[in-house]
Amino acid sequence: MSQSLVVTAGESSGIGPDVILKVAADWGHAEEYLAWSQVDCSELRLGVIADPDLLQRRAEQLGLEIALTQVLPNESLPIMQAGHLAVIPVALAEPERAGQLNAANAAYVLKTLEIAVDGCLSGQWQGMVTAPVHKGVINEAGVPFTGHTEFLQARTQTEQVVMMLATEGLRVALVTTHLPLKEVADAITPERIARVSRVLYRALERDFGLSQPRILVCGLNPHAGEDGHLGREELDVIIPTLKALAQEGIPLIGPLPADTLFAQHHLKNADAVLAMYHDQGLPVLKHAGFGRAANITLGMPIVRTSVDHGTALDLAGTGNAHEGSLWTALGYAALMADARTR
Ligand SMILES: NC(=O)c1ccc[n+]([C@@H]2O[C@H](COP(=O)([O-])OP(=O)(O)OC[C@H]3O[C@@H](n4cnc5c(N)ncnc54)[C@H](O)[C@@H]3O)[C@@H](O)[C@H]2O)c1
Ligand SMILES: N[C@H](C(=O)O)[C@H](O)COP(=O)(O)O
Repeated sequence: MSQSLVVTAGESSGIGPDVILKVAADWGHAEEYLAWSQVDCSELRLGVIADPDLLQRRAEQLGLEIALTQVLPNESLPIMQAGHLAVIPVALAEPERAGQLNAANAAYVLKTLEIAVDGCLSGQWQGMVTAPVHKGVINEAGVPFTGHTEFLQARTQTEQVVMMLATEGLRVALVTTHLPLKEVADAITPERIARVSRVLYRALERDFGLSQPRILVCGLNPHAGEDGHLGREELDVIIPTLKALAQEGIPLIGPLPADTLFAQHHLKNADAVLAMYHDQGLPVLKHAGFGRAANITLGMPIVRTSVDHGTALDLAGTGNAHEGSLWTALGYAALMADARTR
């Protein structure tokens, strides 16, 4: 079946528009870049939710010739072709300047996300791919915002979503996401670990076609607590929860000391790692595959993937932003959309 995917262009002063335009310019190589995902690129329908004037200005800045066609949300998206881009238009409040944040445009960024979620929920599109937003500037505009993951959870009314980043040979999911470090230990509850583990296990089966996925679980404390001498969360919370999960048919492996869990002899037998917090898991993943990884929100009724990088304001409009992660995110979105419609 031919899939329709939408890409949100993210923070207007960041590199989201740049990487989208670069992918459009290079679409002639899509089959090569997406070969790993087995996506049929000749059938893929793609649209970008953004201000068309912003894309036009950034294309000129980058010296790219991209023909932009406006499409309304209820119209079908064209099959993607090199040098062309279908745009579902949303107007900026003020013209952007590459590299310079402007809180006046925060509502625009959120509007692009709302349109994407609603179109995916209605079945108009089979998945959404997000370019990076700037969490800080959205908060400065007066809207509490910790990330796409939490925003999408609320908008889709999903009880538990899971952030998982994936690159070749490694998938890392998180028990907690965008939390200050000092709040992490209290958030590692049996209920949260159990909910996240169930979502992760089922998503690996449903969206990635893995039967009985093997998931390694990190401890929270150094050396997984050293039998309680370096913290008790493993003994009091994590181990009993993993035992209960095994009883319900979700066997996970751990908790293992996070420093050595990521050694190859462990990873070669694993389908995914479950880390307790953001900077326990993601630095390893980004070290292994920054620029070739995607961020995937599991557990929602819609497919959502994202680039693995942020707004990189220093690179916006320079032509130096690498678009590799957007290719990866597109590949995962198409692959998951396929798995769900098969
Ligand atoms: N998916 C998302 O929406 C997302 C993801 C990560 C960070 N962010 C947000 O982005 C903002 C900036 O975050 P940050 O500075 O921690 O991370 P960043 O990814 O924007 O930048 C980190 C470093 O990587 C470089 N870099 C990033 N993307 C690149 C690319 N495509 N090609 C080449 N180099 C690249 C940057 O120049 C910088 O040196 C923050 O507000 C953060 O919350 C958003
Ligand atoms: N934690 C993500 C990362 O480091 O790549 C990033 O902040 C984006 O998260 P959202 O998809 O929730 O915006």
